[in-house]
Amino acid sequence: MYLIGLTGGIASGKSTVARRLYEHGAVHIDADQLARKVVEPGTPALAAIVEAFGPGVLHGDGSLDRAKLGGIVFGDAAALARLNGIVHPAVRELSGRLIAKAEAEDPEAVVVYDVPLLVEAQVDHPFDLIVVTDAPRRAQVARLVQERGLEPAHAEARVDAQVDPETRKSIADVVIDTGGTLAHTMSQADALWARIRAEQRARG
Ligand SMILES: CC(C)(COP(=O)(O)OP(=O)(O)OC[C@H]1O[C@@H](n2cnc3c(N)ncnc32)[C@H](O)[C@@H]1O)[C@@H](O)C(=O)NCCC(=O)NCCS
Ligand SMILES: Nc1ncnc2c1ncn2[C@@H]1O[C@H](COP(=O)(O)OP(=O)(O)OP(=O)(O)O)[C@@H](O)[C@H]1O
Repeated sequence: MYLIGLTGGIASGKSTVARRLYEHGAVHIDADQLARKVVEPGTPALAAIVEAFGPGVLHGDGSLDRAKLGGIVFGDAAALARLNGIVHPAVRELSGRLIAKAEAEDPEAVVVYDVPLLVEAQVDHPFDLIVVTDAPRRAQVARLVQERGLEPAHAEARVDAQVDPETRKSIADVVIDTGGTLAHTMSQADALWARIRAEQRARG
């Protein structure tokens, strides 16, 4: 297996790069999706969230009201840390199992673990390569406002809830510049795929 840790700020283009690598043949594991799965109704993590934040964070049907919880935690560092302390261990455990499963199914698999908070959540899977997508802050905010309909202040709060780009880039083996055109992002992703394949061949 060849394990890539893919990270980057919110709306920096991680999913866009992950999708391209998937089209080339990589197995894609998405931490955001796992973070949703581990808080589905009936899970221990959801029970712990209700314990911490009260039943007001649930919809009438018992599922998590993500917008409501997001409104509480983004902008309140202590509340966010508390939420992270509940969700991150569950995501770590599930991602570890899925990576092991991918390797068992195909020892030659290229696995892309797409994890927005690789730095913040101290993810310590044994990555062969850490890839960071990097776009200017104004591009991140503009995408959140234009494409996802966030209020500008909320978009800024989400960007600010994450580690600064310099710290993120300091752990990168490869930085993909996602501040330009989509075509420029794609060609960097294609070059990355070619590099990984070459490394795999060299390893034998
Ligand atoms: C607060 C929640 C309910 C808001 O849900 P919502 O659907 O509005 O946003 P979503 O989960 O799609 O996240 C969107 C983006 O926000 C950023 N973000 C999410 N959680 C965090 C966090 N704990 N710290 C900093 N940024 C975060 C990431 O860039 C993420 O890609 C949700 O983000 C959450 O449960 N967060 C804690 C778990 C977590 O860390 N998830 C991220 C992947 S492990
Ligand atoms: N040069 C570029 N590279 C990547 N994405 C771009 C670029 N220009 C514009 N975009 C757009 O920006 C958005 C980036 O969204 P994407 O879901 O890939 O980011 P993300 O980092 O995975 O976000 P999140 O952290 O919220 O999951 C997409 O709608 C994409 O089309």
